[in-house]
Amino acid sequence: MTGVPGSSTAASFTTAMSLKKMAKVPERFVLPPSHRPLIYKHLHNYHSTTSSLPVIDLVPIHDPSLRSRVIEDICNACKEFGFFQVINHGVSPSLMKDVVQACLEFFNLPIEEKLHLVSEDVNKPVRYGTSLNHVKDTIHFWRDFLKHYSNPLSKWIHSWPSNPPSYKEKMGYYAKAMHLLHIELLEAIFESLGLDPKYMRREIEDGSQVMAVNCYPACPEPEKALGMPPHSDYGCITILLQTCEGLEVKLDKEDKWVPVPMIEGALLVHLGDHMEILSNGVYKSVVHRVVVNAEMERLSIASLHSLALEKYIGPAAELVNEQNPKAYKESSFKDFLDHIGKNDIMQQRFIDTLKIDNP
Ligand SMILES: O=C(O)CCC(=O)C(=O)O
Ligand SMILES: [Fe+2]
Repeated sequence: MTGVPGSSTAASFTTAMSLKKMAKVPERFVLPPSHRPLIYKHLHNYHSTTSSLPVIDLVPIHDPSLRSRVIEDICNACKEFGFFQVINHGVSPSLMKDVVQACLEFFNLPIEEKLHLVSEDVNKPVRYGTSLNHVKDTIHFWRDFLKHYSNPLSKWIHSWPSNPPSYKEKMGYYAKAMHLLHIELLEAIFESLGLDPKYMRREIEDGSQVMAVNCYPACPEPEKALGMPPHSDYGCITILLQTCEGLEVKLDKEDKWVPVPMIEGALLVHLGDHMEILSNGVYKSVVHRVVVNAEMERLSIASLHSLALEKYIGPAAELVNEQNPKAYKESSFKDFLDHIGKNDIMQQRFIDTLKIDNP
């Protein structure tokens, strides 16, 4: 193993800035041909492919006479895609702009300032990883990231980066806004499953929130590398902000990758493995990946919401019956962290280890 984070010196790390100047992708990022992304923009049907992804306006959800229509749209989006975008979600555009700015300032700091946060320990409450970081000695991905625990804020905010000086304040407001929005979205998703909207309310309020901030530098040969490999998120839902296109979702029915269009001000909602388990498979977690581009740096801020670390989640009793026997074993966020600590995420999704074979 070379370049193990923590044992490396500053000189052995590549910054986003120096990656930008490269004419070719270094060998360690080059994917085997079967794993390389198709750059859909070259295809004539690019627009028709992307426009089929659902966009949900959240304004009518607060109107009792219109709410059921939105719930139905959410139900269809969850069943068909495990993914949707939301607009008019109530999070202020200036807050979104400010948090993106603070994150960009963090990634643009000199590498020495970020190195003390580097770790491969997935249990660390704050972790920075660079593009030289590797997944189990296999393939490198074209991104830097910063991850930290965010709920409850009072417990974690002190451990977040102190540079740039505005980071804690801006990210603090944003993380709080995501926590509130996720409760509102879960209420709607539970309602769409026929469950009480307040289902597991206490556990959800006390749940775990991880912010994953991803920075993908412009890449000289985007067709040879990926920013993030195919995966599903482990929690109940993820709310994601993107600064430009790059995310692709996998449509199981057609076995193809669909680029998620950039809608100014929208937030993206992914169903995670815990929602697949809780719904007893009525909804599926969405498999997604990130492609990179040659023109510009991309930033995404993912707010990942699950139950607390040690709490177990299983199929809702209301959704298990003779026709729909229990299809998943109970599991916790901690089980997931143990799984990714020991396995190559490219090889097996955590959810696959939890399925029960019913005759
Ligand atoms: O950058 C993106 O659009 C996706 C990020 C993501 O999938 C994740 O952080 O789990
Ligand atoms: Fe993800």
